[in-house]
Amino acid sequence: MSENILSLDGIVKSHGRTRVLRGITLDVPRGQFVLLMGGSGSGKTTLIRLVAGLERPDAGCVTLRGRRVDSHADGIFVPPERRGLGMVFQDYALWPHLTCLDNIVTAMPGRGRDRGERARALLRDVSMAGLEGRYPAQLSGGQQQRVGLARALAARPDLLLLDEPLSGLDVEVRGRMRDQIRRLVRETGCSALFVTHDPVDVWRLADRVLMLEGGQIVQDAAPDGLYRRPLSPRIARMTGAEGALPVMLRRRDRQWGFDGAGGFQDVTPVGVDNEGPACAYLRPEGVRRGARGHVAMRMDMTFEAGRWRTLWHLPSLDWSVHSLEAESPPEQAFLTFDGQHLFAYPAS
Ligand SMILES: Nc1ncnc2c1ncn2[C@@H]1O[C@H](COP(=O)(O)OP(=O)(O)OP(=O)(O)O)[C@@H](O)[C@H]1O
Repeated sequence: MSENILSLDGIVKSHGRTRVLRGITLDVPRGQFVLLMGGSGSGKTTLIRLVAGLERPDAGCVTLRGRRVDSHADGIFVPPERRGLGMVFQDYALWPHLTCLDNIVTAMPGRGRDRGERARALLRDVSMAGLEGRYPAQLSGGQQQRVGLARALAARPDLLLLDEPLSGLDVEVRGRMRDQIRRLVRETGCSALFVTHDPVDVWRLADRVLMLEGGQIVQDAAPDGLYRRPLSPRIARMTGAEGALPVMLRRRDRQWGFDGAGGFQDVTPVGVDNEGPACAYLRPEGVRRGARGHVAMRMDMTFEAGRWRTLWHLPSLDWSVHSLEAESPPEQAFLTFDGQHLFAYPAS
């Protein structure tokens, strides 16, 4: 069933003279985990606040579960508390006069006797067992965030809005929370709209990633699609590519590439229509050592998760690239590039 939990249609929003969102249209089906990413100031928080009803668009329409909740044209506005959403925002504070447990119990709908037990189970899920009786002021920032997540889930929402809920947590807790969020969202069958800057979230959380740039969604793809064909240099960098190498692109037969010391180097062109100047970005996993190719000097190497991440300088291209090596590499080598990991964008 392709029922949409959320639909945005032509959302436009300015803050003062800054045009933040320039016509956002999208559908989120039930049960989908959607990441909202983009540079600082690209409008991620603004968009999620519009869905929550904490801000209003200048134009366009917000629809939840098939019902319009914000439309200037029709004079409709449903306030945040009547939208049935779970929210985990950085500034969405807990009730200071209630214990952890009561913060969660009060968020639960109905009056069932089992509310206390369900609240305890939720606190266990976010690794807060034993701290049920504490007040928010007696908790660290990360612990408060975890209670905030449990509270958001307590209402059994079918759409969860999360604005950087893992930022500020130490790496270990962040990893654990990430897994718990994914599991809890899966188990409850709700959809999630999750704002983040962290590329790790793409691989560990997302069914789908929306990339905001210049007030628009420049890419809307599953994580593997984002990896195979990043539609902008920023997205290429987010998926591990490094740049930018200025190249003169040309077409040979049906293949795009550029001429270098090692011969014709094929690339994956993105948004390129004509031969001429372009900018290339390369991922370490596309760098190979061999018997021929670009002469490269080893500049540095670090041991990372079982491999040597090695920095090379290539005098013929006046470019430095990283490779991933199973064994400690020699000081000098020949390198070739796999065109599937080498993306060329129009020179800006
Ligand atoms: N209440 C406001 N008044 C004026 N300008 C605002 C307001 N809220 C946001 N802005 C501006 O709107 C733009 C988008 O802000 P927003 O917080 O949505 O971006 P973001 O993508 O979430 O950024 P970050 O990743 O840094 O949190 C920024 O230029 C910001 O300065």
